Amino acid sequence: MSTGRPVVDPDEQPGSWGDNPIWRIYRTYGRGSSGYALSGAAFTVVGRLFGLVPALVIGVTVDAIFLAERPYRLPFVPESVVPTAPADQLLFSIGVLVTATLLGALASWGENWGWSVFAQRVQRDLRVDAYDRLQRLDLAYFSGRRTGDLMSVLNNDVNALESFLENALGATLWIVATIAGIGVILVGLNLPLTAVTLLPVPLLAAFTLLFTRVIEPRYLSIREEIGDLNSRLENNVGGIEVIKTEGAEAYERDRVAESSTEYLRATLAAVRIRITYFPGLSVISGLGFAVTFLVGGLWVLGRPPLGLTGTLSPGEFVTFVIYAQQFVWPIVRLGNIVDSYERAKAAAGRVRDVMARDPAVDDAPDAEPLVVADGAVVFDGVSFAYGDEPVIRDVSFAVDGGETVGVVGPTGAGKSTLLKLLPRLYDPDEGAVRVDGTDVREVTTRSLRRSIGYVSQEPFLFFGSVRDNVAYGTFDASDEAVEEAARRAHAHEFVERLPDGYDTLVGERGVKLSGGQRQRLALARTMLKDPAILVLDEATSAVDTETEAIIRARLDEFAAERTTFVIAHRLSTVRDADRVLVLDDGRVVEDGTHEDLLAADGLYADFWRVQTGDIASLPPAFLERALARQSEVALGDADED
Ligand SMILES: Nc1ncnc2c1ncn2[C@@H]1O[C@H](COP(=O)(O)OP(=O)(O)OP(=O)(O)O)[C@@H](O)[C@H]1O
Repeated sequence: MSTGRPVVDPDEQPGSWGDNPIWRIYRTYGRGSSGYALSGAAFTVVGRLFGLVPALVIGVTVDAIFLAERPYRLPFVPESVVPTAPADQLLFSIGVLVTATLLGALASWGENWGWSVFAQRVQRDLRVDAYDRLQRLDLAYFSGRRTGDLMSVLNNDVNALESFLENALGATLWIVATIAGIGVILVGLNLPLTAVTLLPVPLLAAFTLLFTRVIEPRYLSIREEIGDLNSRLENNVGGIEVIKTEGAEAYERDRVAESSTEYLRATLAAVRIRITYFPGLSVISGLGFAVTFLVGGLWVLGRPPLGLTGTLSPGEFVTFVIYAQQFVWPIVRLGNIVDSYERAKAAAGRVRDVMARDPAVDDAPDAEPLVVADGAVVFDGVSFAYGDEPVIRDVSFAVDGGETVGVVGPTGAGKSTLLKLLPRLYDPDEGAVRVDGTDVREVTTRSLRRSIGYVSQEPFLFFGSVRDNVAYGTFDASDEAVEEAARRAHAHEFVERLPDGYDTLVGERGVKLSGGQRQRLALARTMLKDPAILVLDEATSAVDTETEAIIRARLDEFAAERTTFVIAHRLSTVRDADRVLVLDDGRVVEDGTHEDLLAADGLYADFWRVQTGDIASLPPAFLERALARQSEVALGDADED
């Protein structure tokens, strides 16, 4: 199946990502945009060469025009074009300076354009791919993680990488070009003095290495703290209603303050190191500059130190001093690059963690699309646990195509979990789930999920119109089909009364609708999808009994044509089912029609008595069993905390 993924190197399997995630990301996502990077690089070098011209021209001007120590000569400039009169030579120098400045400015434009487009494209491809991989991960991954943390990977971390790619690669080249260009010119002018000028470079490299070692863990903890803070903010905005109804504003303010303080602390720990590093660089390069000044100055005065011989003209000295000064900037920039590299590495590591994870539920390499003929469903010796404690224990049953099966049982018995195994939201630890005799793990998840309509108790609506939400998943549905599905789900009646009908915006997560209205839109969505197998997980629990009766009458028609599972607490919802499975503590304890189960006088019959108000005739053991069960559920919950 095509993932629509951009430029991925086939050798670049995420699991094989090495120690340097930035390099891997660059290789995987940068190749398709390397033309922009190359033009950025070319302009960087050209711009740098133009930047070196002024110091050279000034030195030559001093020696040739002001001191008349040597003839006016510039590299790459034929003698024939240089004027002979000193005043003309001065004008010529100024002309060269202005031209170099203008061309340098043009090159800088090209440099920034190339690198920016490159970085932005990498950022886009990386974000889309990271999102795509994230959404393919199994539900267990998401339940174990906080939304804000994942958002921070997709936003902050991807942005940190972009900023590194946009600035740092160009800057690195800029430094290399500067040092190489200056080095070549200086060596041509005076080799021994060049050695003196370059003296601080190894010292700076050692200092920088030390810095990276110390700062790395601190940047990592900053990225983690940002994730924490985002999670808290995201969670609070999502739960704003509870915060208000519980009057918990002060409590939440303190918790946000706590996370912000942790973030502040982590940031300051890194800032302390960073602000020591930069002045440290300046001191080393400043001292180096002073040494060059001292050695060169004495040399011009005719007293070269350190056993040096030969002469140094004042103009050459000026060129040296200016270039030595120009070393300071690349080196300060080097600091920035190293700093931004360390940040980007921490960010890339987090992006890689998401990308390198294999989904627990994935298509088998030879998976074929599922074609449902009959719609028969078999659970064969199925067991499943979210953690250590099994939630589904050795469940086996077979359902014929077209049957309607009620699934009931006490809260926490595992009803929802059992049916989430059917569309492979999770895979069983033992046993197999089969549709028309084929194990669901052998077919593509896309075809499987297209064949199964799953309506949950708390359906999610996306920000958008009623129409968009009903057509979600069946994106090419016509307006008529959307309306027809809404009629079948008994939603059309209320949608028509909304201010803009099917164009009404439902608000984020559907907050502008009631719980029952949201459920009806979710039902309509599933009816439009027209799946071969239907799972209704408390799908009508939020509507009143009268509305439920209307929906059921319409649903019966829909359900008659397909295999249907109905999870319900209200037993009236399932009494007409072909068959009812009673689940208790992860096991099917009863299986039969409503009448069979009443006659069996077991758990189902007890539930029925509770719901029909016949509590007096409940066996005394029922309440004891119920209490014991509930405390087990409570204990189970506490264990998970
Ligand atoms: N994502 C999850 N991660 C860990 N445990 C879970 C998860 N979802 C459910 N559980 C646990 O699995 C058990 C069964 O839950 P499930 O939702 O399947 O029960 P249920 O019978 O549908 O309950 P209810 O009738 O209350 O909806 C419960 O103990 C629950 O705490």
